[in-house]
Amino acid sequence: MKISIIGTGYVGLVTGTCLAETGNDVLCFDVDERKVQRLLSGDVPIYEEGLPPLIARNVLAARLVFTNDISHAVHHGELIFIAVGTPAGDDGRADLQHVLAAARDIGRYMHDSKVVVAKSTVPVGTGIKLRAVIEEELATRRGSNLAVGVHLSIVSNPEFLKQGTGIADFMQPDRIVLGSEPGAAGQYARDLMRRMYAPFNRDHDRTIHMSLEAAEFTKYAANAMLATRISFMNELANLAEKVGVDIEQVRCGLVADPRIGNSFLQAGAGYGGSCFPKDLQALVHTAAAHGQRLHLLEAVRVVNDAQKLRLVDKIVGHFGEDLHGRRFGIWGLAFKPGTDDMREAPSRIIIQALLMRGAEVVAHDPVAIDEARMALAKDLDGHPDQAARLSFNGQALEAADNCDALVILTDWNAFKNPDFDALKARLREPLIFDGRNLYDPSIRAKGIDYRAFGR
Ligand SMILES: NC(=O)c1ccc[n+]([C@@H]2O[C@H](COP(=O)([O-])OP(=O)(O)OC[C@H]3O[C@@H](n4cnc5c(N)ncnc54)[C@H](O)[C@@H]3O)[C@@H](O)[C@H]2O)c1
Ligand SMILES: O=c1ccn([C@@H]2O[C@H](COP(=O)(O)OP(=O)(O)O[C@H]3O[C@H](CO)[C@@H](O)[C@H](O)[C@H]3O)[C@@H](O)[C@H]2O)c(=O)[nH]1
Repeated sequence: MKISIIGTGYVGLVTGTCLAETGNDVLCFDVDERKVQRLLSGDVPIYEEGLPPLIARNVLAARLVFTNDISHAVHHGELIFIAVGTPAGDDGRADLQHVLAAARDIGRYMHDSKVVVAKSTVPVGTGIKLRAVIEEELATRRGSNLAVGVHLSIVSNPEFLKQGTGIADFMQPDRIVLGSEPGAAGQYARDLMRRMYAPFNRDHDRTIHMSLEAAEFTKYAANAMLATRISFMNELANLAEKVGVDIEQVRCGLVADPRIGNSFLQAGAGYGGSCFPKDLQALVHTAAAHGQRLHLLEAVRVVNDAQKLRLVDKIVGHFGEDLHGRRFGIWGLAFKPGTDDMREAPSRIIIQALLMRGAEVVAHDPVAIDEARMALAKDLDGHPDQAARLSFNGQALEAADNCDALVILTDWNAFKNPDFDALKARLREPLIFDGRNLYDPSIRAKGIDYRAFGR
């Protein structure tokens, strides 16, 4: 099938590549010309595990093509996916400017029938807005007869992939949520989407059909539920610590109940990333616009904001408020393993809090150092004294050299089984603050002062 993707970020690039991999003829467009140039020259602008070879294979097979020509992209696809960003606006609402700009471009250049699929996470009612914007553009061209016989269908097909495991999540989806319009437009779109998703549904059909609005809502509901589980567990971990209970033992006891399940109950330094924080805010904003408060989700956010600083509280509890002359090694900068994404990464808040108190910080991450350097340069703009006390080291053990403590902020596999003797030899004090609960507390028997969450 001929498919166009508008937006080649994490979602657009993974979606386009995986759809090319399943035999479609995919054309990807982005407004960021430098990004398109990098893709055309064989470079992959984001770090997503397994993505570069998959892109290379499909580019070689001419099933995956990149363009900075929007009219070409709109002409190409019978299905056009919108996968552009929907960041939080100043008041927390989802900023739809990129999604609506993409819709306007589609209306401006389409001259045959199209199914337009919203992959971006968008609030209830956006599908209707997309239709209105595209029709408005089409109407302005009616005079020139360009739009005669053109049919339009809008679909909401939210994406549930997680960064770091994006390819596997896309290729083996738990479910495919498909919101469509009533009537013939909806039927046409459902048939096309069924054909496109056939390779993903071979053993059983994972598609869940619903209204456009229900699909839009389902995406926010899923992220809100997952974020709630994390904040729930973080609050319990804080209590467990006070009453002398190991939260990991409690977690094992909890997850054995199939009604609870075993995912997204890992306590730590809080959730980050480009989705949970902004999507919770957007849902709270939608509720407010309808005169309702989402007390539970507001609390989820409050707990998470506080959780990012809990590790700093622990460090200050040990060394005191003034950290001048103290040096900390950081393992892990990305908001989660498997990605170089620094959006809303807890490491940014924690590093700034340490620098603000006078500490020196040596930061390490297996892949995110370049992104972290840029993100923290922005965060520390106007604080050259603090920026001067931050450095990066590509070697994990070297980052711990001569440090008063090691601070772990991302659960990369490479950090899970270190040589504790070598680490002890490098550190000024054998002290680890673990923001991801990576180790068994029995490492204390090796003479390591191990501080984790709820253990
Ligand atoms: N990152 C994830 O894990 C994830 C997962 C599921 C859903 N989502 C949702 O998918 C959407 C995209 O997220 P992302 O992380 O891929 O964003 P991203 O910021 O990585 O990429 C967005 C891309 O869209 C491009 N863009 C912006 N306006 C454009 C326009 N008018 N035309 C063409 N390109 C344009 C940008 O240049 C950028 O390359 C968001 O709504 C997000 O909430 C993200
Ligand atoms: O038990 C857990 C699980 C995750 N996290 C943290 O939560 C954040 C988000 O992690 P994850 O959900 O794995 O990554 P994302 O790529 O942000 O994926 C989420 O957001 C995407 C964008 O909407 C959705 O598509 C995914 O389904 C949803 O999991 C990270 O900071 C993790 O460290 C925890 O603290 N504890």
